[in-house]
Amino acid sequence: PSTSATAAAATAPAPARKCPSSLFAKLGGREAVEAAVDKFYNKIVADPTVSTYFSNTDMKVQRSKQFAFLAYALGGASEWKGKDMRTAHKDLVPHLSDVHFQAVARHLSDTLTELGVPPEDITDAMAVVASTRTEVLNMPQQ
Ligand code: HEM
Repeated sequence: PSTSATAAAATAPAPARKCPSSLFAKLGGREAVEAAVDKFYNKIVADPTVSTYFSNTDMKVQRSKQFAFLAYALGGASEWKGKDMRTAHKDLVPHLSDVHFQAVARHLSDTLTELGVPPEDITDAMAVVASTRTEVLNMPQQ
């Protein structure tokens, strides 16, 4: 009986929950992603292309929101309770363009590289970031 139970478990479909195999877990989980978010915003506030957008922002709060969003987007949390990406960025002035999006994406990619994340995991994480582009830039839905 125990052997057939083992066989059944081995052939059962993977559970729907994302935790163990998620990209969030692969990147090192909470501590690693918190460290990445911290370093990422140090780059953002030092880059005049994007820093002005955050001149009235409490960056401690922003770090915590970005951590929560990334935990969700990378499969480490089941929900994100903040704003959707279209709403969060629609009123920024001047209106966001690819110049801003690429700068932010580059800072995240550089951060992950500096933290020693394997290139294939960086590629996967950047695909998740790229998937937010239409909404962040408030482009028409395809
Ligand atoms: C690359 C993908 C991006 C992601 C995933 C992202 C994610 C987020 C998240 C999770 C929030 C918080 C939303 C809330 O309050 O519930 C936010 C707010 C914000 N984002 Fe982004 N963002 C991205 C790109 C950008 C870019 C390119 C800029 C401008 C250079 C930008 C500027 C801002 C600003 C100014 C806020 C509001 C800060 C405040 O509340 O004072 N974001 N973003």
